[in-house]
Amino acid sequence: MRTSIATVCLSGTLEEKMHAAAAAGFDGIEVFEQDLVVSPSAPEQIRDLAAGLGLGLDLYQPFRDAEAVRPERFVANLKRAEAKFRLMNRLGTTTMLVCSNVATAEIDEDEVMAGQLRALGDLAADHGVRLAYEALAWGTFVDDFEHAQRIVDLADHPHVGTCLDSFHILSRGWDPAPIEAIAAEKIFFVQLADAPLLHMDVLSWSRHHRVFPGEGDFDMVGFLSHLVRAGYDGPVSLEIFNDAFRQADVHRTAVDGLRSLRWLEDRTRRALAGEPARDRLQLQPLPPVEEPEGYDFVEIRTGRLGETTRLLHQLGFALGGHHQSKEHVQVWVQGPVRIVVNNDVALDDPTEVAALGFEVADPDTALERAIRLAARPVPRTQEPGEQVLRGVFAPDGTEIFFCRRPGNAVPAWLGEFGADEELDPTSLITGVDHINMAQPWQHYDEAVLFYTSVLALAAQPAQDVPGPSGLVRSQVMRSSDAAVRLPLNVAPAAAEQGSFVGAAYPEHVALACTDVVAAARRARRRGLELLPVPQNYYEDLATRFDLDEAFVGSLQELDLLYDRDAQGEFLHFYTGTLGTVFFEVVERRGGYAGFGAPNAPVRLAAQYRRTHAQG
Ligand SMILES: O=C(O)c1ccc(O)c(O)c1
Ligand SMILES: [Mg+2]
Repeated sequence: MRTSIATVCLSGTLEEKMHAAAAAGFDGIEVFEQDLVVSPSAPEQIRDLAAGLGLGLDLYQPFRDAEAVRPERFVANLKRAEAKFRLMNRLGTTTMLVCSNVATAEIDEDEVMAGQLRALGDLAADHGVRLAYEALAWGTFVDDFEHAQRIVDLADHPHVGTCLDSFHILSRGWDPAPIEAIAAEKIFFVQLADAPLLHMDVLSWSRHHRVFPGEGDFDMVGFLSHLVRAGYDGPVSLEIFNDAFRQADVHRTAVDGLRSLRWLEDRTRRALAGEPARDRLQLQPLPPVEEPEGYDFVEIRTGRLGETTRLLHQLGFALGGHHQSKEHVQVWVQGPVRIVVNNDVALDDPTEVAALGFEVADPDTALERAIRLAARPVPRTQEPGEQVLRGVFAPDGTEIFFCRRPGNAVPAWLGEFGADEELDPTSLITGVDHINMAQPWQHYDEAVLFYTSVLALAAQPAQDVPGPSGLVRSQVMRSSDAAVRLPLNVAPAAAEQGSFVGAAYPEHVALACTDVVAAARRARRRGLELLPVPQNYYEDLATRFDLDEAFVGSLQELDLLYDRDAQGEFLHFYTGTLGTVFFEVVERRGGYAGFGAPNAPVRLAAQYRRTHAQG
C-alpha cells in the first residue's frame, strides 16, 4: 500500500514536515497550499528536497469553490486554476484536490457542475494535471460522495476523478458500500481520517477533532475494505486536522501516523481473508498478536523505598526477595500479584509506574510486531542465565514487557529474586484489577493507538470526569475477557491552582480482592491512612441507591466507596499518593464491569485537598 500524509497533520515548517514524513517511512505527502505559501523555499527546491528524501508529492490541495458558479465567476476560476497548474508543474505534482463548493455555489445543477469540471479538466490536461473532486461534508450542493461521483461520471473526462475522504463519508453517516461500484480508475485519491463520535457541527468536528485510523470511533477497516473491493491501487493518505497534532512533536506524530496505516493494512487484510483476492493495494501483514492474558508484573520506580515498601506491606504484600544482580531491585508478592520495586534512582526522583509486564502467548512475535509498528525497544542487560525480557516504550515512556504466561506457577524470573516457587492461593488480593495510566494531553490519541495495535486492546467509549483542576478525559483500553484493563487518563494540562497537577498526574494500580472490608481492615491495622471520603458523599449515596443505614455506616467507617449497576456492585478504597502513584483496592460483586466512575470526582477532590495546604 502506498502511504502518504497531508502536511496539515504535522507541526513545524514544510521542510520539517517533509523530513519527519520521510523518516517515519511514508512514501509520499499531500502538499497543503498554506504550507507552501509560508515557506521561503521555491517550488523547485521543495521538489528537489522531496526527491532527495525519496518522498512523492502525491497531491496538491485544496482548490476551493470551483464549480456550480455563474459563468463570469467560472472564467476567473479557470484563471486561478491555471496559476495553480503552473505551480504544480514546478513542484512536479500531478494531482490536485478540488473540494466541493462551500462559498460561491449558486447553480444547483449537476450538468452545470459537470460541465465546469470538464472545462477545468481540459485546462488541467494541458498541464499534465489530474483533478480529484471531493465532496466536503458541508458542501453547499454536493456533500456526499455518491453525488460527487455522479458529477464526475457526467463530466466524463480522463483528467477528472474522485477523491474519497473517509471523514466526509462516515461523519455524515453515508453508507460507504457504494464505493465498491465506482470504477477504480476514477478514484484518483483516498484520504483517511478517523474521529471520535461527537455531537457537533460537522465543519468544526472535521477541522479540530480528526485523528489517525484506530484512534477514533469510525469503522476504518470496513472503509478500506470497500476500496480494496473496488480495486483501488493509488495512495492511501492521512489527512488529519487536529489541534493537538498541530502542537505535538512532528516526528512523533509522523510515526504515530505511519503506525496507524500499518495497523489498518494488517487489520483489513485479515478482515478480507477468505474473500476472492482482488487486493491491488497489496496490503502488508504484521506478525500476529494475541490479546494479553493478564499482568505478569508492575514495576514501580522510586527514590522513596521505605515509604513504598511500607505501603505495599499495608496492602498485604510480602517481600519476595532481592534481585541477585540488580542491587536496587526487589520484588513484593501477594498471591498472583508481583510488584517490582526499583530503587535505582535519586531520593527526590518521582515515584512512578515505570514498567508493566503483560502475559502474552508469544513474546518474541509480540516484540517483532511492536517493532514493525515503530515502537522503540527497551534496551536491557542481563547476566548469563537470567531471563531475557522483551519490551518496548509506550508513548508516555512506560516500559511495556511481553512475558510468557507461566500457567499456574510463578514466572521463571522470580527465581532471580530467590522468591518462592509456589503461588499462595489464600491471599486476600487475587490479581491486578486495572492500571490507570496518565497520558500527556498531546500524546493521548497516540497512546490509544499504541495499545490497540501493539497489544490488541480495544478502546471503550471515552468519558469526562470532573475534578478540581479540570476535566479528566478517561478511556478504558481492555482485552475482550477483561483480564487486562488499562484506563488511560488525560489530565488537565495547566496547574493554575498550585502544585496538584503540575508536571505529573497520579497513576494508580488497582488490586482485585474478594473481601474489600477485610483488606481495608488489614490496611488500617498496619497503619495505612485511607484516602478520606466526606460525609456528604455517604448521604448522597444513601439516597442515590436507596441503601440502608447500617450498610452505608459500614462503608463510611472504612472510607469505602460504592457503585452499582444492573450487573452488580463495586466497593473500593484508595491509598494516599506517593510521588505520582497510589493504589486502589476493589471488590467486584456480580457482573459489575465498570470502574466506579461516579466516585472518581470524590477521589480527585480528596486528593486535591490533601496536596493543598488549606485542606
Ligand atoms: O476543511 C477543509 O476545508 C478541507 C479541505 C480539504 C480537504 O481534503 C478536506 O477534507 C477538508
Ligand atoms: Mg479531505
